[in-house]
Amino acid sequence: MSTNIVWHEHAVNKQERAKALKQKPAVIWLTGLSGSGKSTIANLLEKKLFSEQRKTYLLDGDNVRHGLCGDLGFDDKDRVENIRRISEVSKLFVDSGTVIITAFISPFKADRAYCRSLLETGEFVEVFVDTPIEVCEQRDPKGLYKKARSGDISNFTGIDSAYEAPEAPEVHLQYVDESPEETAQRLFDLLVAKGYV
Ligand SMILES: Nc1ncnc2c1ncn2[C@@H]1O[C@H](COP(=O)(O)OS(=O)(=O)O)[C@@H](OP(=O)(O)O)[C@H]1O
Ligand SMILES: Nc1ncnc2c1ncn2[C@@H]1O[C@H](COP(=O)(O)OP(=O)(O)O)[C@@H](O)[C@H]1O
Repeated sequence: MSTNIVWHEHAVNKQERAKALKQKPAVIWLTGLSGSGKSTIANLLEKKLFSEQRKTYLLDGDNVRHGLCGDLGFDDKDRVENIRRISEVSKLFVDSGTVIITAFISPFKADRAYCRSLLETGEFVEVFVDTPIEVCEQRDPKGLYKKARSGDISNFTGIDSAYEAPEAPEVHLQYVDESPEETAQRLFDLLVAKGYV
């Protein structure tokens, strides 16, 4: 890091922004295998939070990889960089007073811990979307498991790239054979009951 970069304290701070928005800012960090339901649940959760007048934003792996992280692939080094960038962006959103939902595989414990380390206690809510790979592969909404099994894709999470499951997530979203709406409602209720939103 260059020593010629100086931090500027700003006139308006996070607490003032949060007060003006009448909410506690937080990162609701969904992690899980491809096809586990992160994007679907995140989208429905945001819709519900927004309907309850929360000021929200949603960052999703596929979308961010069209822009901010369009230069990154899926080897371990690029996945680390992807989550490093999202961690820093998430911190900016929390500093703006926003409730930000992130839906990234984010397979490595160290990277999720890095995001947690940037935030204050209670601002990082790790949600483990614990859908078994058998269910993810059966769903295969983008046909990626089929391509990974046939060798058309390499470094695919759960097949030939690691996924390190969270050991103590704030919310362990166990798999239930139910609709996406029911899963999203279950997550919303858990977040409210635990005081995170
Ligand atoms: N090799 C490989 N491994 C895993 N996923 C792959 C791969 N290639 C493409 N995709 C698609 O990219 C989405 C995962 O991007 P993420 O940014 O969430 O991944 S990571 O957090 O950097 O590991 C992931 O989206 P989701 O299925 O919504 O998780 C895939 O659709
Ligand atoms: N209870 C559920 N929660 C989330 N997704 C579900 C559920 N039941 C079925 N699905 C389906 O599983 C797929 C999950 O895909 P997606 O949300 O893209 O997962 P991810 O973002 O983790 O890759 C979607 O086709 C969704 O309709």
